[in-house]
Amino acid sequence: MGNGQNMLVRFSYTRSKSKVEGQGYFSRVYNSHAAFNANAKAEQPHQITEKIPPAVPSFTPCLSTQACSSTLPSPLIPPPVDPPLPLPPPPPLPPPLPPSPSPPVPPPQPPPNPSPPLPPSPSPPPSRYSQAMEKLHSLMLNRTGSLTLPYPPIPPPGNPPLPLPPPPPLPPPLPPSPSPPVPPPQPPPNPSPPLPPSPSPPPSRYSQAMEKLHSLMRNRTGGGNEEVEFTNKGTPKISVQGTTYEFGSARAFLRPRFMLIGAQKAGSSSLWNYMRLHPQVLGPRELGRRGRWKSIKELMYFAVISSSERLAPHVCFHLVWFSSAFACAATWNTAQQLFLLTATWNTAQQLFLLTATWNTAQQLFLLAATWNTAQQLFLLAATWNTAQQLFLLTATWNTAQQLFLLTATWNTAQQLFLLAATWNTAQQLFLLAASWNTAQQLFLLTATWNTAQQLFLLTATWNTAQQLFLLTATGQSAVQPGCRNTHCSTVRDSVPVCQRNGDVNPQGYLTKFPEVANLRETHGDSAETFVTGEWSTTYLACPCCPELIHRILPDVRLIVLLRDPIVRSLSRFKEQQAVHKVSKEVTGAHAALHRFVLGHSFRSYTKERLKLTQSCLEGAAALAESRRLAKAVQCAFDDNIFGWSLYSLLLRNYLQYFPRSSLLLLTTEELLAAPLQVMRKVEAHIGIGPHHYNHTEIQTQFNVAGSYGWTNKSTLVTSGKRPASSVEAGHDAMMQGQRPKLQSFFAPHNAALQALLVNTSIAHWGIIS
Ligand SMILES: Nc1ncnc2c1ncn2[C@@H]1O[C@H](COP(=O)(O)OS(=O)(=O)O)[C@@H](OP(=O)(O)O)[C@H]1O
Repeated sequence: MGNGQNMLVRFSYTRSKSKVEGQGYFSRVYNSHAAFNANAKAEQPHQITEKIPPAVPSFTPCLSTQACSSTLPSPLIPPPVDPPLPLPPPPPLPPPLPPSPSPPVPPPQPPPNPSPPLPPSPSPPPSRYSQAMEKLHSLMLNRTGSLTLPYPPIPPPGNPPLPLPPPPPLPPPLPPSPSPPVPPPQPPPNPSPPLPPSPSPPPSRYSQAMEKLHSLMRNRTGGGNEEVEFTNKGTPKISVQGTTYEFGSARAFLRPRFMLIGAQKAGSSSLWNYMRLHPQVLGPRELGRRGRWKSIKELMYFAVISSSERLAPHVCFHLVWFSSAFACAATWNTAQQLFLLTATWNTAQQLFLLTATWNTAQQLFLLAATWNTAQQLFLLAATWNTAQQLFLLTATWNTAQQLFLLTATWNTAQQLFLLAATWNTAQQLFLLAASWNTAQQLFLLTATWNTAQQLFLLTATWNTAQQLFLLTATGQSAVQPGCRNTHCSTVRDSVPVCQRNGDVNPQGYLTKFPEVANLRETHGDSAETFVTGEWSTTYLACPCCPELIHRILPDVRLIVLLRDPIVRSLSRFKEQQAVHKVSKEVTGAHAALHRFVLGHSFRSYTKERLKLTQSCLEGAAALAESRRLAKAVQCAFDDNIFGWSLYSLLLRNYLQYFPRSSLLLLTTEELLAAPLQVMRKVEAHIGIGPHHYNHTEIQTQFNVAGSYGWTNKSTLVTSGKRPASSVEAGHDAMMQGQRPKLQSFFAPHNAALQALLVNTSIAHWGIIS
């Protein structure tokens, strides 16, 4: 794979021919034929049954398959928080330097052997630096087997991150340069002294090359607010251990900033429609039959596959990763491919650090595909000599700064070298580890370079690395023969597993959102002002969605609309009854579900179902604390009439992954009484400016009882202001005297919810303190 070539993008994956249907997913009532058909399509036999394991909470380094002790810090490489910075002036081109002491991973080559010999020094006499390195390497080569640390572990760096250097102005664009490729800068002859800053242009070959790279990147993706996906353009294919990769080029998609996650039947389709009136808000979309984009109303990308048959996370882990190409990678080429597949800053940075030669770095620059990433990478190397050293040693920009403080004493750096069996291993491990203590642990765990590299290549995120370590350290096989056909055995009573409708990879999700290049084409620079997100009311009740969403979008802003739980339950009950009557197409799992409510009045349903849910919750309460919430959320999920109104439980499930500040909690009553006020809260929460809404538009109610979207597409929008429904007013005949019973059922949950609400009283819903 040559310099600057855009590569592979999409991997194929094992598709499960069997489909497990679950109540939670199928209990959704579709709001339009279109939505129904779209989902029906998504449920065809080719649906992928990927299982995502929950994150392994702690890391247990094991020297054998025996018990493990210490704990690794959780994700070690935080995404960069620095705002996009203007490009600093290019660093001065380093003068020709003595040869690299250890160029670890030559780009297109397979990784070196466990103990790679030192590269021959082409230009004697060796510098002090290379002499020192030589000595270190020989020390390391002589080192054998078990490790005795000659010095105490270096504590993790405690220094606060240094501020980035003040951003200098962007140099004026240069005409396309015919200049030859940038010569690979060499490691410094001496660890300490940085080169003095070059007084002024004329632009060096280096800066011309950089400019060219930047313009390439700008054309590819540009600004900051995006994730990258690489699409198949039908060009050459390669096969890695039976998995076919296709080459393509990069496409960037707006990264979803918000999610309106429910509650179901609380008026969220109205809120979504109001949000879409804001000119900065863009929703998900898909390509229609005639090649035209059409917007997707309710995406419902994440869902539970089964509520009755659950899968053990560590067993499913195999299925998740080993049905994908990630599991099969072991070469540098594959690393590039993984980079393209992963397309997140963390991974980019790790790979960048993994590469450690300038040529490779350039390739990665070209591959990095976002302007921000380029800038960050560039800033990582802000002082060039130091950068070259740190470049080899660090794992994050913050760590780089901290390490700089540490390694300002070169002795410390030497210690790092001494610890390692080979330079490559040291570097890899260190980069993998991102904290010194962890590096030591990892070092102790890994016996060979191959193992280390494979683990790295197998992983795409640090969490996964930890999981893989855990697997391998506990004697489970990390790589299955052929990387295919692993099966998930079912284990009762473990955690439910989420299925992502559609593609198996997060990029599949991202492709549902607007493409940055298209926005640039139509909106120029103002493309940067758009935000995107989605509305799926099933997410709130879905037990495994918070974890999965958090993995893909840890900073997403969540919006939840809450309605009196009894009123919501009745609204859902009515809708579920009606859907069966209107749609002959409802078959299989759907039909059974809807038939169940069809055979009941609200009163008889309450009598039968409430007991079940109540005793399920009591069973959950009797469990050990660690399992209590998961079980209670499962009880709620299994009852989509009453259970999906147990907001406090459902929200606590999200709060395990997201901070309270990520959640905007609104009520249906607020939406009815003061829609503009609600919209202001929403705008502030997702970080967009106030829009001048048309009052009629934000008083229009969607999806009101009796005119559900699926009865007739044209009745999707119900115009006109409607007073609070008769149910809200407490007069609905269908209630059949059930309110007191239901009120006492919901009261403790309402009380728990009240504690989460700021400045909003729900006392009138009924609360027992
Ligand atoms: N603006 C506003 N204010 C108050 N109430 C509203 C509003 N918009 C919709 N509604 C009522 O919300 C119910 C539909 O909820 P959803 O759109 O969330 O339903 S769904 O989950 O998408 O199927 C449905 O409730 P019922 O009529 O009781 O069934 C709608 O009437």
